[in-house]
Amino acid sequence: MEANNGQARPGTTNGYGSRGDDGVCHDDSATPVRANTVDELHSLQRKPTAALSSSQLEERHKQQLQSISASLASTTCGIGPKLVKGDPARKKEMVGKALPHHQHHITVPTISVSDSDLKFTHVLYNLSPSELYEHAIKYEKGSFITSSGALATLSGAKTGRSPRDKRVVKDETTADDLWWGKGSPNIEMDEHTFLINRERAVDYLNSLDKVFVNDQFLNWDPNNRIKVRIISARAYHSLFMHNMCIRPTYEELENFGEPDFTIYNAGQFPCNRYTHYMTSSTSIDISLKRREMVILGTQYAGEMKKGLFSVMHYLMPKKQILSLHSGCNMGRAGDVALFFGLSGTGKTTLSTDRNRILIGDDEHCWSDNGISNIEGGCYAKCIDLSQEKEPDIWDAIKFGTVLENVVFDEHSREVDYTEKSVTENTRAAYPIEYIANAKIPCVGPHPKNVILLACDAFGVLPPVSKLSHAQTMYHFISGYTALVAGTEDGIKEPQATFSACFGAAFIMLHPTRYAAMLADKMKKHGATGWLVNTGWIGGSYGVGERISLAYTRKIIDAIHSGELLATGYKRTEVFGLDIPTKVEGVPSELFDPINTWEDKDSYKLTLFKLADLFKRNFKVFTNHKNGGVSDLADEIAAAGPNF
Ligand SMILES: Nc1ncnc2c1ncn2[C@@H]1O[C@H](COP(=O)(O)OP(=O)(O)O)[C@@H](O)[C@H]1O
Ligand SMILES: C=C(OP(=O)(O)O)C(=O)O
Ligand SMILES: [Ca+2]
Ligand SMILES: [Mn+2]
Repeated sequence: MEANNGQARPGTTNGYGSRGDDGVCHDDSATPVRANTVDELHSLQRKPTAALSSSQLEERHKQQLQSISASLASTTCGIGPKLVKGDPARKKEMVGKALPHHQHHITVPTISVSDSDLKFTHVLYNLSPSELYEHAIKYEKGSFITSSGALATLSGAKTGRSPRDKRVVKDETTADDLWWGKGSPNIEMDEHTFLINRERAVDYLNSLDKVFVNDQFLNWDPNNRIKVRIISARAYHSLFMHNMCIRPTYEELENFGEPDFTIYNAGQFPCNRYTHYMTSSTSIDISLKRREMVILGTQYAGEMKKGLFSVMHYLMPKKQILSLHSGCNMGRAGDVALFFGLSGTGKTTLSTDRNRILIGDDEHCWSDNGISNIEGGCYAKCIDLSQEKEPDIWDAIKFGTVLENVVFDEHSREVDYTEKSVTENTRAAYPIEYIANAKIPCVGPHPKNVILLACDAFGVLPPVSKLSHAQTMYHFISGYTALVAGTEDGIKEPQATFSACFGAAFIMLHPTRYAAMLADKMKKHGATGWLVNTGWIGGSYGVGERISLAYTRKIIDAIHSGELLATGYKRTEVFGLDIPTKVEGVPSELFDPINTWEDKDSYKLTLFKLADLFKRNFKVFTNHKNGGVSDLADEIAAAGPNF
């Protein structure tokens, strides 16, 4: 209200607050927030999530804590640590302040000694991405929020898998069942040594004042779902597995019960080099009998993902379900394609396709019901990632996504995906629903096309070949590819390698066991096999160049559409591969590698060199009879290179 000549009269307001005789504004007109202190205001901000009444909730929490305590129990004394739920930092905030009436007074257990018998460990149970962001930003140096909202993290000294430090317990349950010896990824350990490392990991985790616990699932096929529990010491690990495993609903969590498999991730803590079987201060140990995995001396989150994959490679075949290191997508007409390949060959890139529905990017099961994704998320390489080349993966890098070892602008926090100064194996881990055309639940009918991806560093394999049934088995068992830089410790440039089933690092049984199941399923469901080279053309690595992704996508489109089944073929020398004469949008001269090599003699030499490598590698399989492929063995061996 206007006072005379615009001046507010004492004690009145002119819309800008009242002015006293001293002319100073004494604005107390707005109603104050309903809190008497700042602390009280803060306590109003977050309300309990309880969908249940407090007594039900308390009962459920108690059961969960008992189960988690049992998981963290040393095998020597059988009882587990004293646990309390919630963030220790928050407990300190709550103590001694006037609590709002609706909150019980929480007695904060004093964490006075590191002795795990006397102290409490705080359990941060299935936290949300927001809560995990806050823990990472607050406590984990090297954690930042990027301009697109993703959480950038560092995995420490290890930025790739450490296959040489992986151990599997050889005991009465695994001695005869698993693939051991030459070529096998399974390096043995005895149970006692497993327990020594388990004790070390459990002692480390129990010495902390908080641990993260994720109770989640693997395998979207409801009839063959596995319950997993991941106990870790880093918010980054908890968020990574939140994204990569299947996220339970509130009700599923309520009835979760006991896990089928448990991971103890004490990655920041080294193993004891004096311990038997150790090859470094890193050890990733799996006991199938105890259904436990221990991680010491590496913080690379991919170890958890791949460790669980190995477990599925053991559990699923026991149920006549074929576990596969493959991407998978489905056309609008319901045609399912599998993309097998070792790390960096293109499973994630090629299964993520704007014109198709994504079922999964890396790990699947093929059962009598069809295909199901094992995981709840995708783990994409993001070196040289661009919005133009891979728009869907680009768009998936947003709030909730974990970015491993990327480099970003210190001010704008914009990520430079070309940067390799930390590692070339930079990664993005995101929930599968971050991909617009993801199929939820991640299940589909039986595959129509089985595409084997080889990143050929020699540059002599055709960009695409249609395979006979026997050739499909031959190349599946051979698993030829080039390990690209960074994926595994010590790989600095593409290295020609043979990785059985396109994922030998993870399989538990002899490759011919998986090949026998694949042969059977492909025959039963009329699937066609293809070999696609996503590697070099026009010369080997260093001379030629990697085939453009655009051309590979055109080739894959032609496989999906059936165009490639209808086109003409010619057979190549040595490998005897059927190569198409044309594909829409791809220069025809590319299909026969000899056309793209300047020096034809050098091409022939290199072709024979690779063929010889194939022959030498396959020898280890021809004299292997169990696994049910013995009748196929001769036919398969004959499907390799002839020279
Ligand atoms: N012709 C190509 N086909 C597939 N991927 C390619 C091609 N050329 C380059 N790439 C790159 O190779 C990498 C493949 O990584 P990714 O799909 O994550 O492999 P995987 O899932 O098999 O580990 C991506 O960075 C992709 O951009
Ligand atoms: C993380 C991995 O998966 P990929 O590289 O196949 O995506 C890996 O193989 O280590
Ligand atoms: Ca991948
Ligand atoms: Mn993989």
